[in-house]
Amino acid sequence: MDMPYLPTELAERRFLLDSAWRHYVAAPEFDHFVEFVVTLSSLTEFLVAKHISGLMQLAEVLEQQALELYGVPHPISTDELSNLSDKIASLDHLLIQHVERQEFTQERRKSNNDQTKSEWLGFRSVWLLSSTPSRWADMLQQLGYFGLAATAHDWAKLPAVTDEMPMLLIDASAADANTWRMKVKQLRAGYPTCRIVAFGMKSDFELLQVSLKEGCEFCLLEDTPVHQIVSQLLTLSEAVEDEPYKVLIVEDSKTATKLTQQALNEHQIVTRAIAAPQGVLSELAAFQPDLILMDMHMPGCTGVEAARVIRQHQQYLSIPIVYLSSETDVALQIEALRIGGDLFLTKPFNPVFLNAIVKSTVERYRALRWSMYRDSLTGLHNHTSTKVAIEASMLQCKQAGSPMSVIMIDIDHFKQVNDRYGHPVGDQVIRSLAWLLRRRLRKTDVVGRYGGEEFLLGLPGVNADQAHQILDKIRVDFGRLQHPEGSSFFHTTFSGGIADCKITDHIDGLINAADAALYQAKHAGRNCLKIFTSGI
Ligand SMILES: Nc1nc2c(ncn2[C@@H]2O[C@H](COP(=O)(O)OP(=O)(O)OP(=O)(O)O)[C@@H](O)[C@H]2O)c(=O)[nH]1
Repeated sequence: MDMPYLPTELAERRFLLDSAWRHYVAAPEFDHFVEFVVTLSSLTEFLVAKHISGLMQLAEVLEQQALELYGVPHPISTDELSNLSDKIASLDHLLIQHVERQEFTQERRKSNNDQTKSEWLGFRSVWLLSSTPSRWADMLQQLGYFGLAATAHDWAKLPAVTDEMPMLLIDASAADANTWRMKVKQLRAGYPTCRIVAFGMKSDFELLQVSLKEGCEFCLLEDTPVHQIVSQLLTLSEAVEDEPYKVLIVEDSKTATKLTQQALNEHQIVTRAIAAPQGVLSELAAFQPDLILMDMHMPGCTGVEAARVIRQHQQYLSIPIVYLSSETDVALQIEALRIGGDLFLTKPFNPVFLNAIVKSTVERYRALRWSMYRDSLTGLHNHTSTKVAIEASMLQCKQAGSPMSVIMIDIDHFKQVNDRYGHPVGDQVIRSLAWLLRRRLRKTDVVGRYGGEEFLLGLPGVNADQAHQILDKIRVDFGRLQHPEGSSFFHTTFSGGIADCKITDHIDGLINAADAALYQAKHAGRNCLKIFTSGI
């Protein structure tokens, strides 16, 4: 469901855009222009979803320009036509280059028998551009430690990108607005498809505005600690595997549902639809959407009534609900607003507008959820959200009749790590285990920080013996990791307890079982895994 993209997918979208534009140029009618805008918007969404930031910015600018021509008479003027044609041609050229580079990278990884996830297409090298690179030696070392090849470069002597595209990390400390603008602009022009992140940035409105406008994907402010910069980059490096947006459609009309699904699916938004609002609670639990699109009028229940029922559940208090209403629904709209309703979309809706509303609302919701449900040190699920995510996964496995395992992991003798090397080094060890678990487990696995140096995992589709095999490899590799400490390094290990979900349906019972097995593993000398058996 959340597969990263293949170069062919992008190539196909490029082809569709090119065809849609040719179609409009050959027969410049409004309907063909709408087709072109929808194709362009879909391409932009794709670039956004896959974090292809330079191209994404170009496509966004083009999309804006095209949307402005929505209301004018068609055909558009010859000036506008040739201006758009030029922009499309240069975007097309860059898209072709990008696809070729991705294909090359993929082939090379295949022929090198690369052991990392074959579909992984995020950046693996980081170029630091700073006038004081020695200040950041530590940061580069840490990035390297997490498997990212990080090297310092001179602004004036940047190498050409050969195969894999680096992420450009640019130091904004001591930058004055004008020089900085030029530097960012030049960099963006020279590396149109690379991701650019600035750090050391003053909290200055103009400087931030200029940086974002000229091509930085985002800016880290000057007081951001190194470990946070590192974890931001680590997060970014795997961002191509972000979960797609999920929308639940509650709508009784089959035609309306089909149209909505079509519009959203074209933009990589995953949808699920139900015709009767009475089934919404079980769908919410199983599907875990980011947003609900709710029809106003349905048999036996209005959209507002259904929303009220949903809001009685703590876990769904913040999920955005967008109502699909008609112009005449004023009374219902006011009622919806009174219960803290979210947004209204008036039917018939423009597909580009629907997609933009859904996307921006989900983004805001995800950002809010991130801070509520994530652990700030590791970026993993926090205590509460780990349990919620595992419970949701258990429900899905139960419905599908597939196995699942829950695992509790605890770093061995962690108190000694803190006592010997200090708390910040201890934190770094926690982060490295978090990172390793995230890199090595599947996207569908739940990885959470349950407490201080304790992690709770949920592995759907995997029984206890299989979980043992998977985790044991990670255990061995974790023991081999070198944790930097001054000019030297040290090793540490973890123990784990595994509980098979077949023993009970209750999350607390499973956690207790995994905990009991963990206790056994500690008792058996640590650095090992034990499976819960009723004898424990
Ligand atoms: N650096 C750091 N330490 C933490 C954090 N949370 C908890 N700790 C420390 O983790 C240590 C846990 O120690 P214990 O539970 O006694 O166990 P242990 O030393 O890991 O030994 P065993 O689990 O028996 O192998 C305590 O010293 C806590 O202070 C954190 O976020 N960062």
